[in-house]
Amino acid sequence: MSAGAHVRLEGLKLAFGDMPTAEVDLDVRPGEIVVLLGPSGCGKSTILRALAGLLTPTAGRAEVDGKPAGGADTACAMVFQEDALLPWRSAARNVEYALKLRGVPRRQRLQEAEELLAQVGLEGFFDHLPGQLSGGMRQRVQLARTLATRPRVMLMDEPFGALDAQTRSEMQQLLISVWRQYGTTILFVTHDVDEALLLGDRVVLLSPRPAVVRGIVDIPGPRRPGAQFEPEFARRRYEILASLGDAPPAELSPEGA
Ligand SMILES: Nc1ncnc2c1ncn2[C@@H]1O[C@H](COP(=O)(O)OP(=O)(O)OP(=O)(O)O)[C@@H](O)[C@H]1O
Repeated sequence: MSAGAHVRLEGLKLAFGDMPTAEVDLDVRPGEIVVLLGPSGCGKSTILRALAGLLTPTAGRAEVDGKPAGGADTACAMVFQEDALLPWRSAARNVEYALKLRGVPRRQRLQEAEELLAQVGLEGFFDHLPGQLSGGMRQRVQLARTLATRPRVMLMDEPFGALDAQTRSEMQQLLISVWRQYGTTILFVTHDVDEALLLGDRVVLLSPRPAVVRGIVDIPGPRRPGAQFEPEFARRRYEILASLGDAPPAELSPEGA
């Protein structure tokens, strides 16, 4: 059985005061990566926050394995663009802290923290403080710390948005390898169509606020570095760009678009 949870948004309505922000139906299979793409301010982060239990729906349901999202046993972890590491704790101590919250006995924590950091490519940096690490390395620590909580759903809000292109590509590949190992369900918000094409099993296209699902694009998934630039992705790219209002003229569309 997959370690990832089944996520279901059913008639989910979210609002700030009298401003409707999202009206969404979506079914995410266990272990699937679903990318949310839509115009700035449409309500993507709000949807993730509802799944993390940080917002209460005005109507409908957000469920994780059939239980209301946000409960202690639904094991959703949020990952943000800005890392939320404790600056006075070393990389290993940051990860250990998450293990402590999970109830891992003290004598096992350091070893498990170091194993997780090694897994994200940070051997040799266990004792570094966040301020002594690059942005990409801090995101690696954050990923290790997230894995330490054994999440069944990762809610990733533009996690790589602040990284340079090379580091971003490395982090995408790291996420893919971690996902292959753990089978976690992932909801991933991005503005980057290439990132969506590389990572997603499906890309959900959202309307301007209030976010409504306008379409869903299935993505073939070799997930090799650069796969998103291969010809079979051209039609999907066109479809996504057209939905975002950025499509090139129809006469330039790829064959079959
Ligand atoms: N705490 C809040 N109180 C009131 N309005 C809010 C609050 N948080 C977000 N909003 C509003 O809700 C709308 C959706 O915000 P949200 O952050 O979900 O959008 P987004 O699609 O993630 O945007 P972006 O792509 O720019 O990050 C925006 O108009 C925003 O101003």
